[in-house]
Amino acid sequence: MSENKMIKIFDTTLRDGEQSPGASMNIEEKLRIAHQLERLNVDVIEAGFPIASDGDFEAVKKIAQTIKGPQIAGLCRANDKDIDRAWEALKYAKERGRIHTFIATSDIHMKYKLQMDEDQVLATAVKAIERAKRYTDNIEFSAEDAVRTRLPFLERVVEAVIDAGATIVNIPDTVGYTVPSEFFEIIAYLRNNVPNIDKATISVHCHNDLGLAVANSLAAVQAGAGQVECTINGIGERAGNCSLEELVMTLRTRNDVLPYDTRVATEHIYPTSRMLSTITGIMVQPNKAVVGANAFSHEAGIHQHGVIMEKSTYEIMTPESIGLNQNKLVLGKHSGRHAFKQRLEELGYDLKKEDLDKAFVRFKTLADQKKEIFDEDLDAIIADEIIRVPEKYKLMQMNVSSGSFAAPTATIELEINGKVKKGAMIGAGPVDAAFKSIKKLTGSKANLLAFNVGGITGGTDAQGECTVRLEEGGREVLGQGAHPDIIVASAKAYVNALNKLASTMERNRIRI
Ligand SMILES: CC(=O)SCCNC(=O)CCNC(=O)[C@H](O)C(C)(C)COP(=O)(O)OP(=O)(O)OC[C@H]1O[C@@H](n2cnc3c(N)ncnc32)[C@H](O)[C@@H]1OP(=O)(O)O
Ligand SMILES: CC(C)C(=O)C(=O)O
Ligand SMILES: [Mg+2]
Repeated sequence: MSENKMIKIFDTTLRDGEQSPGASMNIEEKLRIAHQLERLNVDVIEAGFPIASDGDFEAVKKIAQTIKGPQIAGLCRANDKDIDRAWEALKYAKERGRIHTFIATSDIHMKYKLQMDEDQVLATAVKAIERAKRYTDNIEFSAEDAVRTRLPFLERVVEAVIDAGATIVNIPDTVGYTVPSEFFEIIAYLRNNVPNIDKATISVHCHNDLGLAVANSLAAVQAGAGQVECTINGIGERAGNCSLEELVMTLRTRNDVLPYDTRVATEHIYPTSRMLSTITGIMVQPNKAVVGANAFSHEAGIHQHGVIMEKSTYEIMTPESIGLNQNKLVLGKHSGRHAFKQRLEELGYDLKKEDLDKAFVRFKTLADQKKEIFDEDLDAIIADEIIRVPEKYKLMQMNVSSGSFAAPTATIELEINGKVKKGAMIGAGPVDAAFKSIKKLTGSKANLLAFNVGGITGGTDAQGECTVRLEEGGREVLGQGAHPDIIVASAKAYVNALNKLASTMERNRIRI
């Protein structure tokens, strides 16, 4: 029997994923995701871009200090200042700390963005590796926009950076432009033509602009790539990155034709996906492969009949294999602390005692209002009670009157920096009145870009989950709020977004 090849999973949710509009996370949020990625057993966690801000530096440092299993990578441009700063944060992970440096190699990027020629880019790349070598042998180099790079030049760069000491060479499809057959050829070409290629692992990093990131990554694996860079839920710059759950579950489900393994503990996939959505407010579409709400639902009679007779008629993988536990304890108002704590732990939330107490009180309040508490309700409780940005503004109380007769009016009481303020406004509808009232009380100049309402679970007693996207001074944030009353959920989401804006402004106040 032939041995399957082991493919390394490099998770960049906390770096490229965080480059998704509105996905910025604070240190605590990044650390929470990092712990979950550790449970998921990825090989490498790219924790951030340390030169980008003091906040990102501290997040990478904290993750390097805390996370024990996976390697910890930090991204840096090909210059001394970025590399030194990256190592300053990564050094706490010792030999597990990976310096990931990059420079663009395509004609279009070199000409318009870097304003450098090929020789200058090659020399800069080699110099960067030499700088990184002062600190570690664990060095990854990325040729940004590799797919649109002239192959002979890409070949020269790859050979030169390996000679200089890079042990992982990443071939990104930065703009999601390639197709599987072409990408296969690029990776195969490098394997067959770069003389020292055996001294490094080939990595790939595919974007999803044409919806091909997973297919391209799989083609690269078949051509000999040993590491795939991906993100949870496929989040990332523009249309996102290769989705971790899709890639890993394809390799697992189709091992008959794809003889490759990963070390990912797939039963943590669903809780990780939910946790990321809860923290960033970026929900996955219902029909999303593997983790979408409908991925294991069967609506049509013929399908339902098939599944009743034998699940594998319409299910190519089991819900349990991704951690969708269907035999879980039912949580409701008669449930106790043990069952509550156990389910939270299964969902990846390892709470301190005081946080568990706070969440439990909120759980009981909700359980009085609705019959059954689902995992999604628990995520919302944790998001609301525990994973909160520092609260400059706090929603204390609100009252709304609306209907088809009287003008919708919202009276809001907020605590702002410890002082209570109260005000009322009329609006086109109750949500509009509530937002106007909050805006007036806080004096915010933020523009409302988007507002969405959804039910977290089914039924009229379900919690409403609202998201509010705000913009101010070029910064965009996404606020979330959950409550059985959707107007209250909307106001909470608006206040949460204002708190995120305030904390982002604070984080970016001192730029390097
Ligand atoms: C494909 C990718 O995903 S790459 C990663 C993208 N991620 C990010 O950019 C997020 C973090 N970035 C940041 O916080 C900021 O862009 C910083 C701190 C890195 C730099 O900020 P600024 O100094 O204000 O520069 P700005 O972002 O406007 O421009 C980028 C500069 O880096 C240069 N540059 C771009 N890539 C590289 C590189 N790989 N190596 C060296 N220099 C580079 C550009 O030519 C430009 O140089 P210039 O200032 O001399 O014109
Ligand atoms: C920095 C590199 C790896 C990147 O994110 C890209 O090219 O898309
Ligand atoms: Mg990228």
